[in-house]
Amino acid sequence: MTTGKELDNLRQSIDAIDDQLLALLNQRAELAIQVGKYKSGNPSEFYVPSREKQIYTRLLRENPGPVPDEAVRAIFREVISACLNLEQPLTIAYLGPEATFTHIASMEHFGQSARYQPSPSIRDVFSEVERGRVHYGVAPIENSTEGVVNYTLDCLVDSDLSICAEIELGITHHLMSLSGKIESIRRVYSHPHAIAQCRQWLDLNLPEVELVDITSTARAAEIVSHDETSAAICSELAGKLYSLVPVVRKIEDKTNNFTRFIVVGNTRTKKSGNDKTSVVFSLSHAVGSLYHALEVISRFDINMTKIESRPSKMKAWEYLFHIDIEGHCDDENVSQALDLLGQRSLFLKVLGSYPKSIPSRKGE
Ligand SMILES: C=C(O[C@@H]1C=C(C(=O)O)C=C[C@H]1O)C(=O)O
Repeated sequence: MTTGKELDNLRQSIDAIDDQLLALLNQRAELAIQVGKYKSGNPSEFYVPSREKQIYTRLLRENPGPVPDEAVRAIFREVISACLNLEQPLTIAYLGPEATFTHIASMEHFGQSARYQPSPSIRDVFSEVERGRVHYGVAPIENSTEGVVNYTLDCLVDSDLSICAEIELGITHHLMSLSGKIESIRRVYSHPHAIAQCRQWLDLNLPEVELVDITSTARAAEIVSHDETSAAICSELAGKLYSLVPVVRKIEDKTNNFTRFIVVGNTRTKKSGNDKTSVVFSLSHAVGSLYHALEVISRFDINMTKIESRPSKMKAWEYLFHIDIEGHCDDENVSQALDLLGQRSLFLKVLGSYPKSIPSRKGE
């Protein structure tokens, strides 16, 4: 048993360490301000995802514990966010409204010191950045259960913005309502992707209930906050914002449910040493054209992590192929592969090279 005196001593030691931490944090902030002075003054140069990725990778590799990796990451997210804010306060548009998973992902990536602005649609997220009203935009691109978010792929093709970073968030859905009672539920509101991710649970537990598609999980929570007979499938954050309580927690069919989000901006991200590149291309309707295109990827010993096709929208039955490959477009093999792929394609556009995400479970 620790005596009162020993307890006092332990707390005094903690106070002394906190003083050191505070002094070190301020020293770090001073250095970040100095680094900021070396940047050209263009606001879009202040946030450097490649450098941030290197910092996290090193700290997580060196972490001796007992502080868990997830906590180290959360603490340094806020340290970096505060330092970056002293160089240049960042403004971020995200697919809103407030408390969507995109909002959670944005805060997880940019921390509490950035300023956030909800946008009503993915197109608006892009146009806010294009018009220079915000520095960066965040939009969902792919869910591990439901597949790609087509609209984001289409916006990337049309826009001059680049993918600067990706964010990967563990997603958990809760059934939430005003009363928390399952027997009073007549309707369930949510985003179609969220409903699809909970389909088996809904079929089994609420087979008679009407399912209503809504533009976002957060908007579903808002609607339900005015209706005693309905429930929303949403995040805990969205439910709390609208005073809902959980009816049943964690109702998604697959426990390993992740969503990837992209950060779009006017800058190209430098190499971090552990990167991915997203590319879109189109091909002629000739025998073996896709085969010959993809042969290039394997010839340069590159791992492809995703392939997706989308209608070109220019002509019926013509397609755009979206691929993600490992490596940065400044890597020798990736750059040569993209040159050759370009020669074999009708059209090719590099959507961005960016550090591979470190998955987070903050959306759970
Ligand atoms: C300090 C810098 O600027 C920003 C802040 C960082 C930090 O606080 O460590 C890291 C990268 C940048 O987003 C830098 O570029 O090194």
